[in-house]
Amino acid sequence: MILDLDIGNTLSKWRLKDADSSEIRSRGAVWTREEWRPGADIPDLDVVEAVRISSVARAAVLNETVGLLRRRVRHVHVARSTAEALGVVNGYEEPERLGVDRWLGALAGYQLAGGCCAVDCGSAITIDFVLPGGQHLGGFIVPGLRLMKESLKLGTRNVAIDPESEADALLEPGRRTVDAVNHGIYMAAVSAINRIYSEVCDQEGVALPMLLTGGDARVVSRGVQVPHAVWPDMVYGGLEARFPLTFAERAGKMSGAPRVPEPVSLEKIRAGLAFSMLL
Ligand SMILES: Nc1ncnc2c1ncn2[C@@H]1O[C@H](COP(=O)(O)OP(=O)(O)O)[C@@H](O)[C@H]1O
Ligand SMILES: CC(C)(COP(=O)(O)O)[C@@H](O)C(=O)NCCC(=O)O
Ligand SMILES: [K+]
Repeated sequence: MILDLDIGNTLSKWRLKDADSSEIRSRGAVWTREEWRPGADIPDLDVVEAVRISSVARAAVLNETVGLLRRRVRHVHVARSTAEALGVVNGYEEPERLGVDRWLGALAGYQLAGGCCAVDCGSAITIDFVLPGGQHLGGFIVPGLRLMKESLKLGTRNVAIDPESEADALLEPGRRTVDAVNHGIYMAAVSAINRIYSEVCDQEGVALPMLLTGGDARVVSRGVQVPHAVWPDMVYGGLEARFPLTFAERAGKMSGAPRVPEPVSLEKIRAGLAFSMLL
């Protein structure tokens, strides 16, 4: 079995993948907190022959996790942001400073779609761009839905945006604090994504397919006008591409990869941008 770990600022996600059949056997998530103990929170390490890790948590959390795993598992692969990998050139001035979850998302997106816009809606919402030739441009970082809500300190923290709610309903002015907050931060997030996408496609002269991942991807997806696909396992896809272990992975397959969305034409993106500037 292969254990894949995606340690984010809020949640530490894991999944167990069968090395022979490439099937995902189980998955789960635990809060990323100081006393996180992988041995206690994740399933039976005895069946695990390899671990692949993406972590943006504090270095101490990663070091402790890796130390613990190395004692139990033969192969432990820790992903790092590098200047270049799998045909993608990191756009950061200091490539190693790019969050490794963003880097893995960009690698997975590029492997699947070629040039792409990779959006990760987690603790932060990150929007990264890779051009068709593999140049990563860098990206944008916005607070995620939960962080935006917490920053307002209006006692709405534990009322999440209903993932089933219609995006249209979220566009109406709220008539209670909790609705005003939820509708406000939702608009902030989706308008930023829509606008940033259009601006960068316009600047670069290319319409890119958009891929969405992260804990809030499903709810954000409802408000994103640009054609896009939701890919919950996108960061794991980057781990598969970076450290291929199974037959399918060596052939370039990433589990759960969606169909590549067909972007609208550049003319249409530019027309939308021009229209929004008239208002
Ligand atoms: N069951 C859940 N538990 C915690 N957060 C959730 C849950 N469902 C959705 N979320 C949202 O997902 C975000 C965490 O997404 P995730 O992609 O795991 O973030 P990170 O990678 O930063 O840890 C939270 O900030 C919250 O807005
Ligand atoms: C931007 C992030 C905080 C997003 O983390 P997440 O929301 O996935 O927990 C993370 O990718 C990170 O710590 N990045 C380092 C800074 C940077 O990418 O520029
Ligand atoms: K994120």
